[in-house]
Amino acid sequence: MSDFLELDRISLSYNTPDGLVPVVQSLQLALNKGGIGCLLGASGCGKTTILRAIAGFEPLREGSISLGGCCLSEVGRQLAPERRNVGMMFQDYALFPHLTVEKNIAFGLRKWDKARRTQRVSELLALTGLEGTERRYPHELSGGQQQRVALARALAPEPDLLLLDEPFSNLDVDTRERLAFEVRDILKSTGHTAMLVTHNQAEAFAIADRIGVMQQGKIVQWDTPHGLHQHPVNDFVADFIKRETLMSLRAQAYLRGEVV
Ligand SMILES: Nc1ncnc2c1ncn2[C@@H]1O[C@H](COP(=O)(O)OP(=O)(O)OP(=O)(O)O)[C@@H](O)[C@H]1O
Repeated sequence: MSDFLELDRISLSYNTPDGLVPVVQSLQLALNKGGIGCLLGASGCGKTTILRAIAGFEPLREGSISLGGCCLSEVGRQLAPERRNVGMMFQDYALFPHLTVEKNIAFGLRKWDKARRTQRVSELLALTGLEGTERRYPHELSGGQQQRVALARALAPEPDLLLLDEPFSNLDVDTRERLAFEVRDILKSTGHTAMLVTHNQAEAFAIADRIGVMQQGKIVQWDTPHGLHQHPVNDFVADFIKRETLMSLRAQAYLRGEVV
């Protein structure tokens, strides 16, 4: 299968009062259509900056980003965020508090005709297990349910790519692990391509097909969970991957028949 999302030697910097500060250096990765990728690394290593560049909010200093063979960003030229067909989901869900669940989900479908919109919202309520909550407001839902509404809203307009920035970090540990598996199931059932960032390896291993372990703006290893676990390229990756956490999550995934 050919690569769908390609980051080709991208470099990113921020303009600060002290001058140009490099954040990401010559980073390269590729993800197949329908694949779930994850950038895993400590706070400040540049994960969110990369997601923002894919979404079109940060200009590239070097390299290019393409999706489905179309160039989204290159030096000096970038497609506007709203023309990328890229969906985003954030850690705080960013739900509209004054809108019901169904209106939150339908938010990106305002240009669709009413019958199609109603049909799409019903599909997403079923997909995310939210039937029965459509008339509730976000504050009347659990954290896990709010996270599912955010996922349904992000998937509603059929994005070519879904970006998830620390989507589970506001949830307690048990809910976080369960939902990571659930989100994987949902994305696999719809065939969406997704890129997640997290500093939590349990989450990364629960959800991703490919994980990039990051260190100071670079990917040290971009590999399958199995590859990272069995063949870490250096001590940094080996230390980063906490085997006990990994083993328990992998065991659960094996039991569910989800991970090879
Ligand atoms: N707008 C900005 N201006 C200047 N520096 C910034 C800006 N945004 C982020 N940075 C810096 O860039 C670096 C990378 O930040 P980024 O948010 O991408 O990291 P991260 O890996 O996502 O961290 P976290 O896990 O804490 O969210 C950090 O040193 C951060 O302080």
